[in-house]
Amino acid sequence: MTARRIALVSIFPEMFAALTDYGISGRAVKDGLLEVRCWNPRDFTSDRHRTVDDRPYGGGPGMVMLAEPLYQALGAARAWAEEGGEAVRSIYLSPQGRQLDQGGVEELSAAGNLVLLAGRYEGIDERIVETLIDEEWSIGDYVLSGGELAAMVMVDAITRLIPGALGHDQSAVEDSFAQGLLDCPHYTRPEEYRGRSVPEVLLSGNHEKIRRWRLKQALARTRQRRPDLLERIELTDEQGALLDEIRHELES
Ligand SMILES: Nc1nonc1C(=O)NCc1ccc(Cl)cc1
Repeated sequence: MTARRIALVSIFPEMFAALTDYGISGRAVKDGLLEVRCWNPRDFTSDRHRTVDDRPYGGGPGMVMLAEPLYQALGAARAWAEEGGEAVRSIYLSPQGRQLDQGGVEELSAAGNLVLLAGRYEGIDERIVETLIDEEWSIGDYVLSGGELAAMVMVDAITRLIPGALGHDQSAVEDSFAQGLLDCPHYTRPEEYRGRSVPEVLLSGNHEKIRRWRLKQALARTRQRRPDLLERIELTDEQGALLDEIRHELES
């Protein structure tokens, strides 16, 4: 299986060590499942000060990223991502983009290689978005100081879906979220901690009972905290029955 390539364009390439040097994504890189490489627009400037920004036409605060360094950096990044004839999608991270959720992560995980553009300053020259960016994505309705953290959130979530990236014992973590539900509570040793004990069922060794308990907990939490998520999913018969139990218990 050829490694998934994700190219990044950013003036702070060192930030991406958080992806390549740690955790699941670090392991995926080490195992050759994922290749991550960054192109810095500063390396594509021709002036002494390696200028990547300039003042905005129309006035106003802050600076705008110049088109030419971005054009060249994006070109180099795309060439790498396209090597071997792979399909490539170029993405610009910004609050103006499509909001990322697990469904979007699954879509992007099934797409080809990616080029992610992480901007800084007040924005990038719009002519780059119009000509070189395929899709604009947002990780949420808040304003960050740059696109790097958003790009890393996207890459982390995508990497978890690469076959082999999660050890076999971790894929279970995806269960409830894969079902569109919030996660159930988790416990580990000691059995008694500062006077609080672990739910008996989890000590029972009865795996079917444990599975149902966890599913019921996930449903109860989702109903309580994110009823909107319940609207979106097609409930299985078992989930429907457990939700009925939850409603009855809340009435009594
Ligand atoms: N929310 C978000 N989801 O994705 N990205 C964001 C975000 O706030 N980016 C900040 C940002 C984006 C582009 C530029 Cl040029 C400068 C700053």
